[in-house]
Amino acid sequence: MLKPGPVWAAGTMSGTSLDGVDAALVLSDGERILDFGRSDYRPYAPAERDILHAALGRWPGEDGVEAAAEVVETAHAEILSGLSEASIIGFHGQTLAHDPDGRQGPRRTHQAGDGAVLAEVLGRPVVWDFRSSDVEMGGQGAPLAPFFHFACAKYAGLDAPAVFLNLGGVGNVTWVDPRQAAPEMPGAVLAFDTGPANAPINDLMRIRRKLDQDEGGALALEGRVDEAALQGFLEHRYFLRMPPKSLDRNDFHDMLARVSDLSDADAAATLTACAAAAVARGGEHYPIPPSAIYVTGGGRLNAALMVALQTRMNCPVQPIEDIGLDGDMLEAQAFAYLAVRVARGLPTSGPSTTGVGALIGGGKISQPG
Ligand SMILES: Nc1ncnc2c1ncn2[C@@H]1O[C@H](COP(=O)(O)OP(=O)(O)OP(=O)(O)O)[C@@H](O)[C@H]1O
Ligand SMILES: CC(=O)N[C@H]1[C@@H]2OC[C@@H](O2)[C@@H](O)[C@@H]1O[C@H](C)C(=O)O
Repeated sequence: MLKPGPVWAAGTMSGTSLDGVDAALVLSDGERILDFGRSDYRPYAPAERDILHAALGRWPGEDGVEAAAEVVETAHAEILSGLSEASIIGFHGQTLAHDPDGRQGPRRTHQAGDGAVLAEVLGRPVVWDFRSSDVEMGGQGAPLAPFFHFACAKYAGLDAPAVFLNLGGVGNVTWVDPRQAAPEMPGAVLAFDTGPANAPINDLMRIRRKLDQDEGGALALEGRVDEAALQGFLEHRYFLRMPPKSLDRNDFHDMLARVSDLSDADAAATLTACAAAAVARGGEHYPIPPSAIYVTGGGRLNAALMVALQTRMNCPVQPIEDIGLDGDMLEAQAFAYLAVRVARGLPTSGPSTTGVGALIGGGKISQPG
């Protein structure tokens, strides 16, 4: 059992960009954040990335999934053994497939990597498989960071509604009202995935330039947005859905086809505008206009994307560092915080975050043998 009061927890995230594993320490009692600790990053080697890429879209038991799980477990065992202060671990795993609406079969979500194996290797309790029970109970299984974002807003001393925007492979927002007492209170949070963010930009850069990303948004800044392609993108039925709603990395698989006739710079500018316009479309769902949008995830380092966002929003769009938080580690920190919540029997999602019918605590706890 976890000792009462605040404990140091380590959380990990291996995101949709498949670049590597983030791990970070958080001191929490499951409700408040008391402190943030060290963090670390362990990139996947090219051969590991290939194994993960090959398993994208696959479900447990299918070809390549076991090899992917081994890559994930090995990388996490390495990085987590260095964070020895943690008395509990929140292991997200690597999402390979996500179909909470049952579009390809049963409703389900798949994060590769076995937390029980990690608990054995590390000799510490591991909380994992955070998303499955939410999906089983009718929720989207994502996003799960919102309750953590609420705690962050309190930690940062915010006193008015604000938005946390994560720009990873996919974009997701949490609107929070820090004047509420707890994240599970009605009106405290509203969260949903906004649309594709960096994933299509990265795909374009890989195909056209053999590069991993549009560094700083430099290529997009040279190009012109193709308005017809942008409008076509905004006709996607995802934008008509009410939140909560979540996306699989492949849901917008036609993005590159939309820009296939454009120059590299115009294509980059257009995909960047699409990511920003998707965030702006999501703004229609905010219950109260936010005082600011705090941006986390790798997309905040893309100047073209930040400019495209600011031109579309009516409030300041700022990197999350402006309120003293770490935009590279926020998702890993979220799963540290959520691990403590799970261990304490507190809910991790609810109707306003994943659309699940009631507040629920997801996650399995594996103890070392
Ligand atoms: N300096 C930079 N310039 C431009 N883009 C960048 C820069 N640094 C990171 N990015 C973009 O951010 C991405 C990584 O973001 P992040 O680590 O937040 O994503 P993730 O956690 O893998 O994804 P998700 O949050 O969807 O799971 C990179 O793949 C790249 O597209
Ligand atoms: C199914 C899944 O892994 N979703 C991720 C992904 O990456 C960003 C976005 O899509 C978000 O829905 C989620 O991650 C964050 C950490 C979340 O659950 O809050």
